[in-house]
Amino acid sequence: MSTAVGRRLAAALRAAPEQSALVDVAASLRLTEVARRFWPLLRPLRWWLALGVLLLAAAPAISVAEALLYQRLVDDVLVPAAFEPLLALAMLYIGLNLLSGLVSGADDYLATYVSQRFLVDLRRDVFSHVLSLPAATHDRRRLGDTLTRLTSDVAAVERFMVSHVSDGLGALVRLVVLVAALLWMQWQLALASLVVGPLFWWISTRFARLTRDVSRERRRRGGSLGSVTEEALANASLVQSYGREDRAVSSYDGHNRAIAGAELAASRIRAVFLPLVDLAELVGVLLVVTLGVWALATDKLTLGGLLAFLALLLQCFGPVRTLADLVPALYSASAGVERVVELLDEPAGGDRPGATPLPPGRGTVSVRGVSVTYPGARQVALPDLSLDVDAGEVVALVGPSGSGKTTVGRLLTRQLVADTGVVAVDGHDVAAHTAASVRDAVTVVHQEQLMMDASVHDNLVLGRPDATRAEVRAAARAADAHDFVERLPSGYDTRIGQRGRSLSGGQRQRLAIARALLRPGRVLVLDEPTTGLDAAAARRLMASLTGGEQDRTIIVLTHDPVVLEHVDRVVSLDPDRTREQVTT
Ligand SMILES: Nc1ncnc2c1ncn2[C@@H]1O[C@H](COP(=O)(O)OP(=O)(O)OP(=O)(O)O)[C@@H](O)[C@H]1O
Repeated sequence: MSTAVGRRLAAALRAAPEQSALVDVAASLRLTEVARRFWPLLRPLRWWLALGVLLLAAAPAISVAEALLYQRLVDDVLVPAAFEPLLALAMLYIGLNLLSGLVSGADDYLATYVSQRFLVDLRRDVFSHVLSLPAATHDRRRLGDTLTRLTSDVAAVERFMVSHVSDGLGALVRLVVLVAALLWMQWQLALASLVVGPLFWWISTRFARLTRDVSRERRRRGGSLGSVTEEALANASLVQSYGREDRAVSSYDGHNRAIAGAELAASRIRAVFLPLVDLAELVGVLLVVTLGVWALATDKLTLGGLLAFLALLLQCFGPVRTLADLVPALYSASAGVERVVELLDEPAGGDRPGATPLPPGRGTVSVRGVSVTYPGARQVALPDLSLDVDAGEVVALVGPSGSGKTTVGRLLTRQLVADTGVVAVDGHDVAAHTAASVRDAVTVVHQEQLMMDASVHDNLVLGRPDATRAEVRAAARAADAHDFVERLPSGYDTRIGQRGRSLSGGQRQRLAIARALLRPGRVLVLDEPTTGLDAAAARRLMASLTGGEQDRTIIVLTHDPVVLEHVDRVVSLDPDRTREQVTT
């Protein structure tokens, strides 16, 4: 083949490049690295795998017995046209058939059992890892792409570690048994037919890398499609009100076309690959038929023996194909595996080794020389903050947009760890204690009113599932939410839709505060608590939150002057203004 033709063929076998908004390519990994990485999940299932391989060995043994029966059928029944041995042979055939059905059923069930258990464990591990990622990582990653990694790419890990490996092992065992039988039947003929083996191998390794490139592209485009879809649907009203439907559809369409392009490229690869494999098979069969004539002529085989030999030989091609396809299949799955590994390699915001629960206390907060820069950001998000809040004090943290108020909330709940300085609750550095215990002590009401698609009641008890109905109502009253909840069609049992969209912003806000009040924490951080409320409602809410009975420390991150009327102290994050001022 000339190099120009070779280049053109190579280009035809690649997926089409182009398009913006693509997710990054995950780093490539060696197959052995991948295997080592996921082996711990497969280890507990290794005996089931071994049993599967035993069953796989039984299947070709049955095939050999069937071929021998076939030989008897030709030589003892068909050639002499004799009826007598037929009944016994037929009974044996039926028996073998039943046994074969039993073995393949058991093998199929076992394979599904192992792969599903592996998948369940893997999905749980990846999902819990994603949930443990720090807030800044979630901000940076594209949700749709992460979802694709959690679903189809995780399935690729299963194929790589279980399905392909057990298929490959099965094929190998089958091939060994069949080849041993062929050698036993007529060794010269068997050796001649083995010549095509290396040909199969050569063809498959040639195509393995092409398959991987196309699979990588396919998976990357799948991730990009997921993020474009998620972004457009999550922001459907923005897309509609700004007339961006055509743009969104065209971007969606572009990624879809690219997926189709990758599928077509894979199909072109198969179109070249499979006929070559067929050709190799044909060469093997023709070789055996030619030599078979010689074996018949020299009485080395009977006609029944030759036919049985050919029947077994044809059965060898299945496992040989599986083995030849194994390397391309592993490469193809590894494209998905790389994307899962990249996700798993994101550092989790877990606890330090030896972290202990935060000891009990009354709720003092101390921030000492803390500064934060988000990963990849050019600017410092929070430069050198120091702040002391007494137990039970109500402090407002004010500052212009982007001055770091939300970042302070993230630091206090350990969703973020400071680059320098110490954040302490009741004198204990939060970084040295478990995140769960810090979050039990410090409750945050986020600026984006985050709601689940569940009833009002279920949303309120999210942080304290054992709360009684009376406690739920008391918290709702304190957050000025009870009256509007009572007016909803099913009161506290009303479902509020995805992200609570069937409620107004101000209603969601009050529910978010009620939910936080139900938590037993000693420090409450409210990020812009009066968003969406009119001045009267904001006053009512603040009066209720800071009124006589409350004994928590409250830190309010806000712009709202109404809030400032209700706090003990105001601390400014604006470097150009006085740092601190006492209001009461
Ligand atoms: N995940 C992130 N990655 C990079 N930079 C971030 C991230 N989150 C926030 N920032 C930056 O950190 C700075 C502080 O952000 P923060 O959200 O804490 O401000 P804020 O005072 O709460 O603002 P606002 O009043 O508008 O809510 C901003 O400059 C912002 O651009």
